[in-house]
Amino acid sequence: MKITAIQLGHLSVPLKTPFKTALRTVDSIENIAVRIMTDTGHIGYGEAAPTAVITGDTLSSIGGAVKNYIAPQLIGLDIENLEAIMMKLDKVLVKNTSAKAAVDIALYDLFGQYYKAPLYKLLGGFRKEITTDITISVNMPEEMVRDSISAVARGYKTLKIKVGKDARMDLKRLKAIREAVGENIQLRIDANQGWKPKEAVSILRDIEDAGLAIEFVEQPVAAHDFEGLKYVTDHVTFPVMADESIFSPKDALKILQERAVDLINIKLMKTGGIHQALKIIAIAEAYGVECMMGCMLESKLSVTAAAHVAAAKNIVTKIDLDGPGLCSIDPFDGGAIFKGERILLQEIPGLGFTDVPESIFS
Ligand SMILES: C[C@H](N)C(=O)N[C@@H](CCC(=O)O)C(=O)O
Ligand SMILES: [Mg+2]
Repeated sequence: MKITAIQLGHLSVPLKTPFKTALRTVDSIENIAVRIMTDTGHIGYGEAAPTAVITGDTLSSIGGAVKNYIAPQLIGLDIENLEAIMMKLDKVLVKNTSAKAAVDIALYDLFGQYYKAPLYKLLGGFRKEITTDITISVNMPEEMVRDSISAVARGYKTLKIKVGKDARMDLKRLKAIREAVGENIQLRIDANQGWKPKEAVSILRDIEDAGLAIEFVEQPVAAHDFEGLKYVTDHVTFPVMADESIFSPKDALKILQERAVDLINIKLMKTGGIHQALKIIAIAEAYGVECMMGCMLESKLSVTAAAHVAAAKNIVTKIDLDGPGLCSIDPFDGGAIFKGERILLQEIPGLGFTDVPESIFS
């Protein structure tokens, strides 16, 4: 199964409601779709999300990286030797992790099709169903309460609450939400780098003193501030998770050697795809550190790939794969089935897409 062409498309999907974090506000998904054609007629699909504030990747940088750097190196290579292809993909240019992720995902889709097995089975096959949280955007407390009640009514039992924007409001936000949803709903919080280390400790202690049980806090401080991350981890009782601080296996090694966090959020758009994500999973396993599989604002195309990885691995115990649940429409047939908080992997080879609209690539 040899690669004959790598094609780019534009994926535009309105969100149900604006997505707001301490870093940005977005109304729709405007992503790049990738399809890899082969001499056997098999097609692999992938997707890249241009999350400039986190990865530095933009629509035009992703398009340029795939078209001008990655595609020319990969045409003619055989899917059977996935390792050789991945070495080329890794070396052809540095960073550009979202562009690499889209291509890597499409390659793994083909890899699964070549071996006629669903990807999660080839990667370990630990389970075939996972349960995701849903994100509550950072807004005024009343709006966050309304969104939380609506999410619980739709069956979600874990809410990922965005905080870190106007720190003085964060305690009010969490108190209001906890009061509205009751004790049986799990709350995890994501500050998206919005706090300074001492501020984070003070807010988290206030949250603890108020008796507000939270499962963990994600990325309380700036991505580059590994010391600050450790300071927070050492001074609060809640588990601390690294998100924007960990892109590569080297980042994971450094942070875990320093015991700077308790948990890791792995996203294919940060790692450059599944190949590197598996290395981070192996490192985390060696340190006994549990992982969350997360996503950027992505459609079912790439979130299905993340779901396959998450389902395959025992150490991935937390799931934040709510991208498709935030979208107002699903343009694709096949892939994983997203039913509220439940994500079910299908017994179809590769990622299992049966219909991807041609219009995306024209
Ligand atoms: C969508 C997911 N639940 C999420 O919150 N992902 C990121 C932010 C993604 C973005 O800004 O596009 C995260 O910080 O965990
Ligand atoms: Mg995060």
